[in-house]
Amino acid sequence: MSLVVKQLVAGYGERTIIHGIDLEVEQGEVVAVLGTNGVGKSTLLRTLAGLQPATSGQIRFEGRDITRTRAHRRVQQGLVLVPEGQQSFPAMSVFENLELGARVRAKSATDTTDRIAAVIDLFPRLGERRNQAAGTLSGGERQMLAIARAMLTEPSVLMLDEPSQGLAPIIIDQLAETINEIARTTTILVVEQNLTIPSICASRIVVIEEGAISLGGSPDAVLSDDRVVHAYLGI
Ligand SMILES: Nc1ncnc2c1ncn2[C@@H]1O[C@H](COP(=O)(O)OP(=O)(O)OP(=O)(O)O)[C@@H](O)[C@H]1O
Repeated sequence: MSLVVKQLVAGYGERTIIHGIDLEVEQGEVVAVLGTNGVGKSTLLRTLAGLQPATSGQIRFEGRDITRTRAHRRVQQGLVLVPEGQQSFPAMSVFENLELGARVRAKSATDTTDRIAAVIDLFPRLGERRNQAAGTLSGGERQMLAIARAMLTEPSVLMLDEPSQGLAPIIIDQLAETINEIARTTTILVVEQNLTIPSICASRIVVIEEGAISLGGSPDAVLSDDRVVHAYLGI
């Protein structure tokens, strides 16, 4: 099992947002966590990434208890988050942003140049834009750059926080294809409030409501559940 989350509780000050989540992600799976605005999806991923502390519960990654492991160590161990909002260094070129991403895992067996070449294969558009300032990329290209930078750290589990946010439907479809390509080698945990990526990419979907998992199963089962149809398609 790649990632095992047991009775995870997390929040801000007195306010508990995640109320005892149990979640297991097996190697090779693409697990989508579906939830509407403000249910705690980002809080869950940020807690798994170590960017905020767990109040209680346990996070195990590849057999190790990482509940109290610092964020940068989790990245070095292969648990990597692409946060919401596609952050990159706007004044630096696409290539310079990729070089910075590659340095995070300095002790990688693969040479920086080879790793950059491999991600450019995955995202050819970034190769075409290599000298362009990251701040001038389109929303879809910025999301690709953020994912490409994460891939340079050679994650074994890649966590994506609402990658489709703010993107046009056709770009979301392209992104979904890229996620499927990445999933051939990398385990993925993706949170979304939009059904497109979960329906195209997920091997399993769990639904989070008010900081707890309310439903889970195969994409066919979850996406045809009346509660999901009602909450996400409004019918
Ligand atoms: N730094 C913070 N301090 C206090 N409260 C916060 C903080 N970050 C988020 N919250 C609150 O925690 C709740 C869950 O937020 P979170 O961002 O995890 O939800 P989400 O499911 O990712 O939402 P969205 O889909 O809108 O991004 C919200 O009510 C939010 O206002």
